[in-house]
Amino acid sequence: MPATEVLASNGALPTPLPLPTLNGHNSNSTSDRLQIINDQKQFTSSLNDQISAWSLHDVGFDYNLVAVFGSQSTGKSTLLNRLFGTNFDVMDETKRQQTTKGIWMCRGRDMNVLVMDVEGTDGRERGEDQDFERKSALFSLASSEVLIVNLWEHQVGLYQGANMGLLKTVFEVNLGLFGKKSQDSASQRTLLLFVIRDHIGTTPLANLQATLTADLNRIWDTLSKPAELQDRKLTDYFDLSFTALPHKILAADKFESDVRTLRGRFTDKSRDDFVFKSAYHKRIPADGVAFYMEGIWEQVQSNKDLDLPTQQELLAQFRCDEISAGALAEFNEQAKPQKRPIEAGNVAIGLGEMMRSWRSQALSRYDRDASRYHQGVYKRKRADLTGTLDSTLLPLFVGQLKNLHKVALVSFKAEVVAGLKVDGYNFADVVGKARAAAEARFSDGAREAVVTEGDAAWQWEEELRLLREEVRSVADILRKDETKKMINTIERNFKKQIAEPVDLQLSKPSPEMWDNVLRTYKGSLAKSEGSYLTKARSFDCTDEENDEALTTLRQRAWAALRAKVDEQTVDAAILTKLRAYFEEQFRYDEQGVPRVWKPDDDIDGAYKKAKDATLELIDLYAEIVPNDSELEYTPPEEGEDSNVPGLIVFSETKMIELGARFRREADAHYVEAKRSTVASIAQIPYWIYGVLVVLGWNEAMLVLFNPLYFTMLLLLAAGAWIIVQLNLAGPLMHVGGSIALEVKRQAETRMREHFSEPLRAQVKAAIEEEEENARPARRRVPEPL
Ligand SMILES: Nc1nc2c(ncn2[C@@H]2O[C@H](COP(=O)(O)OP(=O)(O)OP(=O)(O)O)[C@@H](O)[C@H]2O)c(=O)[nH]1
Repeated sequence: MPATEVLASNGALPTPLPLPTLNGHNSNSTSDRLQIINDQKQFTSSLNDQISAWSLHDVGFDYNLVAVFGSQSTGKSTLLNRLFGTNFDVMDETKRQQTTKGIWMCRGRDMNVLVMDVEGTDGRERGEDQDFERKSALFSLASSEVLIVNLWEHQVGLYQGANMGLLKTVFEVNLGLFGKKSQDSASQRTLLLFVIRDHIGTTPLANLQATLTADLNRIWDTLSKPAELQDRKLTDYFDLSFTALPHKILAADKFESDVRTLRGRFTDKSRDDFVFKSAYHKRIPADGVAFYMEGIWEQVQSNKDLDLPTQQELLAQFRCDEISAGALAEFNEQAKPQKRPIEAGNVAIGLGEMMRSWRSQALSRYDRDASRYHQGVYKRKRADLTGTLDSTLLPLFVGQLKNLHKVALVSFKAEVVAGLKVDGYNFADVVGKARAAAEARFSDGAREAVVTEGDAAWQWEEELRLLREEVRSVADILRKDETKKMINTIERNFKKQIAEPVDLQLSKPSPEMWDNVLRTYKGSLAKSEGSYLTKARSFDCTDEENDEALTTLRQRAWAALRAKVDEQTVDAAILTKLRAYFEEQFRYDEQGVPRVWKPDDDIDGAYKKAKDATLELIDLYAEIVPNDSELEYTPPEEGEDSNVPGLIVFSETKMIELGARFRREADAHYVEAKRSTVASIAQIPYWIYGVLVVLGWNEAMLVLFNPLYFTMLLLLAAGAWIIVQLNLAGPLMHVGGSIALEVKRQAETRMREHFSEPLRAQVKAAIEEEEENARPARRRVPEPL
């Protein structure tokens, strides 16, 4: 009879079940059935998908597994369909042939129960078939929580008929396998629910129960048990429960009502006799059931020990790996986009929070699905997963640290540079603040990015140490620049301070000239050093740096003084000074009045004196030597990059050259002086005019007493009178004056030439003699001027 018909006719369930399709699948996925082991003893590959289709994949432990065991055609499928609303094939009464082949599975209707309909045993000794019987029975017993043992009433008490031989084998293998691994038999308890069919009632259930229990115990006693399990009882592993159902056809109503009552034991958790007690649960999460059962079947098939704990571990390994891989894939998807920017040197904002979130998501996803599996495996795999997650995150963390380091250093530099632009800044303050900000920025970022905790917490202190070192070296460079700048400023001020006093001293040569110059120099230098040290304190400079800076400062100060001195003593300048000094000595008298040389003046003496005094100036200028030995100064040693001149201003050669040049100029003055005396000598003496009157007396008388000359004289007088009358006297006088002057000049020139010839020879001789004697007398302090 078809399943639908059976159900419809018996009305065991309120609504008719859908008709199964030919290939065993149905449009309503929850009522689909699946042959999990076929005639060829192959385990299906679709069980996992089917469990998903039954919407049981994610229910975790919230499901139960029940199987049926019994002879062929004892109404097993009929019973299962009644109890669970399944649609297993039921034998067509008219044909009376075996219907269930292999093992089928169905989801219980409106309940999270996986129901297995197992091919019936035929109770006969048959080589091949017995193998499948044993295997399928072992498989059912090992995998299900509740095994329904279905038998006719009349089979009770029969050894073969009640499959007692088969049960014995199954128990034996079970004991050997469970007992070996699991001392805690409670975790592997199974309920054997005996359903006695076609119970007429003449033999009460209690008697049947006693017979069956006695039979089972007898079987148990005769089992060949492992040595260490000799004293184990049947009840240590199995709970036994018994129920009877009346004849399905002869007492149809009673049958249906009793089946409904029995169904209550599978559905009503509140009942004491609820069959799916948690003690029977195999603790395999629903999403692992397919794999687990396949493993059991493989072991049954290959006749390996039915090592359930190992099976559970294997399953756990497989599933935990799978779950872990899923979690890891999702995690990698999340982490991937951050990788490139970090590698490119960017600081990822909130990286730590992101990483912690990806990590905890992955772990909670793993925990959610994997924690139901074997705890040892679950924990081991969790540690592996955590390791993998952390090793993926660590490079991001390390990259983040590097980037934070870089950013902190850049911001440090920028902050210091900005701080140094503010007027009146204090270098140490600016650097200190920027350093603190950079370190805080780094530390905050690094702390945020740490994902792990406790002893395994990622370390960033080493990177902070590196950052500190770099900040220090940058600060050192900046400080050196700053020191240089400061020294430059001090040098400028120093130059300004010494410029005027030194110019003044050098332009008025005196024996104390260098004393004054050095006094000014030393005073200004001391001031400059003082101002450096004051500022350097705010720079946190080391003593070594201070020494170095002061050395530089001294070198520069000296160089500045020397530059000033050199400027004042270049050829043109020094010659001007010498000339001025000489002129002052030679051309002006003690009152500063210009001298007019008279022939009897001692020009030679004055010339020599002035010249010698001036030449002594060359000695004075030639070396920076103070009179007061306390003011003596040793110029700083030459620096690597500077060429510090010493105290010598003029070399010997230079002095000779200057002396020679000066002498030439002085000689010109001498000649000039001599000439001016000749000019006064060349004046026409007044007595000459008297001589002329005396010598010209006769010629004048001749004019007066000659009528012709007299007439001409009168004419001249008349002409003169007319000129006076006409006011022409002025212009005529002017013209006449000019002519007279020209005549006078001509006459004078002639006369001067006449008188000066012997004097010129005398001057020339004097110059030659002078040059002959010219030798510079070195290092002589000139006479006080
Ligand atoms: N006498 C009697 N017949 C029943 C009972 N339940 C079912 N049947 C009939 O027994 C026959 C076999 O029923 P199935 O449910 O197919 O039996 P089965 O044990 O599943 O058969 P296989 O799967 O072939 O081993 C059918 O014709 C049913 O109508 C019952 O309680 N008493």
